[in-house]
Amino acid sequence: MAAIFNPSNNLSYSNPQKPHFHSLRRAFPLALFSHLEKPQTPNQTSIPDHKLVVVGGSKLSGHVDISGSKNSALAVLAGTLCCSGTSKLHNIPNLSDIRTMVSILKSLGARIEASNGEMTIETDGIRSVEPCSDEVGTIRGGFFVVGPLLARFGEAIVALPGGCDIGARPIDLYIRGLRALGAVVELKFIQFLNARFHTIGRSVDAKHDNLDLWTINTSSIWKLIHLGQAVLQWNGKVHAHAANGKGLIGGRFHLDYPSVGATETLMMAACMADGVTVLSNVAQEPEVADLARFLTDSGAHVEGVGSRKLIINGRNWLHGPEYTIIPDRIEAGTFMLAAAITRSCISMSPVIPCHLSCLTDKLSAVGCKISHCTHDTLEISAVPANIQGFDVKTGPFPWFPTDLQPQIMALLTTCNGSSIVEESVFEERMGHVRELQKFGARIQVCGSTALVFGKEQGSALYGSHVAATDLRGGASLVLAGLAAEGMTEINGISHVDRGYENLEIKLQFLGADIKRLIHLPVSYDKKITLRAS
Ligand SMILES: CC(=O)N[C@H]1[C@@H](OP(=O)(O)OP(=O)(O)OC[C@H]2O[C@@H](n3ccc(=O)[nH]c3=O)[C@H](O)[C@@H]2O)O[C@H](CO)[C@@H](O)[C@@H]1O
Ligand SMILES: C=C(OP(=O)(O)O)C(=O)O
Repeated sequence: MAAIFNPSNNLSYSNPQKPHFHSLRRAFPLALFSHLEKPQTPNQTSIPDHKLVVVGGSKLSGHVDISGSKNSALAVLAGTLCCSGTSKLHNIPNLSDIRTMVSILKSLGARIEASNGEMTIETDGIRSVEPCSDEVGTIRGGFFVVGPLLARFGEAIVALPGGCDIGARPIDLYIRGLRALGAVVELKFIQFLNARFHTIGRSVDAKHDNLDLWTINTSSIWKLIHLGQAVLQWNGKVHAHAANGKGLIGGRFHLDYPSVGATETLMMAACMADGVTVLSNVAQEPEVADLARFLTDSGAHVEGVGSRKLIINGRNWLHGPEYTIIPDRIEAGTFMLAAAITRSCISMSPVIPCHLSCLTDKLSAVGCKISHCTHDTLEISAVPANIQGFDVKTGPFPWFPTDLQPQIMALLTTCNGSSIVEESVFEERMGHVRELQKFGARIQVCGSTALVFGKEQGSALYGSHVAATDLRGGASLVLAGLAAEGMTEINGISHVDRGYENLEIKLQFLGADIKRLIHLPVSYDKKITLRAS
């Protein structure tokens, strides 16, 4: 399959018209909805990959411990680059994304020690402003280091980020925001063109290095690509330096969209810029506030935390503090939905209840009882067998979190009546639908909106062989497996391991019949055998 590259994809902010589905169930026949056609993406780290085997039907009960927030920890780890001395962090979750972030910081020269959720990070020995590209390219949070590196060292060279494959995920706001703080930022591509056949009169070298895609005008290359005879691959890197040759300067920047990562990156940069920075239309997610508190504890001056406007008085010196990461609201929400989908009663801690209001309001409205046993312990009792379906539209905090959309969709397949799930944050976060359909779920997708049919309309979950294609999509398959009749095998668990610490162990503890199997692909088996012989 040819990859057709549009250089504008990575820089332009796209805000396509989202379809409106008011009264959709009644107004449109089913035939108007199309299924997703997006091919499954391969596992990020698939050798060896693990699979989970779940036998559905068990009720859950008991208490589950919630880990530290993945997204907070990633941002705070990037934030330690702003700090001289040693930062001591508590409640760091043991996740593959965090291990990747640690490798990124180590590739810059940071000294890191970790054990049992505690981490010390010492950044005085940083000797590079270019983190390992392979690692940055696998997670979204790795790109956040561009802000602190630029602010502290006046220069940064950072590869384009990875993360879940859930849409375009451009970086235009980061780039424009850093420019507003006095940085010169360029996106450079090391480009590879792999032409497999040379049948249209002019051959193209199998590999071009350092080709500038912004000036490329080689029609034969594009023809090859369109004909499916060439594959264009590119490795993009952001090269940034302070325009005045010294450091960043305070400025004003309005984010067109309240991007979490762009807000965090610009906040870190502004904390060390010379003068005052005003960032407006910023993200209000709890993880952004957590990073702001970490920076404040390091000596930064950030006003407006939790609001749409941040006023940051830059300091040229921050010192590593001791800091505890907030609990992961997405993990807590996933366990609440695990209780709901199995019609069970469980408790969990620590949680910050106001971070979960949107989910608890929805679940309470359909008859689940949610109570706060203590200030940080929440109990959910989802015993009514018949939960009525409801509609969900994702949005930036305080709206419903996109990171719980796949999981709540799994629940809705087991409810009465039909429900509409509208994804408004990411353009292509419906990859789980095709897998949920393999359980027998009846879901129709049109663009970023899904119409989910409940039990009364023939939706019933039966154990199946499925594959996670992204982190939260993978979690939704685990939930469906818990509720399905019979056995489910979920492949692609490396996606889930990016964001859930010991998921199956925590579920086993609650009474679920779930186990992990290490799946060795044939080629891997062979390598082992060869080495052994
Ligand atoms: C590591 C991390 O913290 N990941 C979280 C972070 O991702 P991330 O920070 O990538 O998410 P953003 O808030 O930036 O993305 C939201 C929307 O903004 C768009 N956008 C973003 C940046 C930009 O420069 N231009 C632009 O148009 C994106 O395409 C997307 O449509 O917030 C998301 C939204 O809550 C969560 O789902 C992710 O779990
Ligand atoms: C989308 C997510 O993560 P990331 O931004 O790291 O891809 C997520 O945590 O659901």
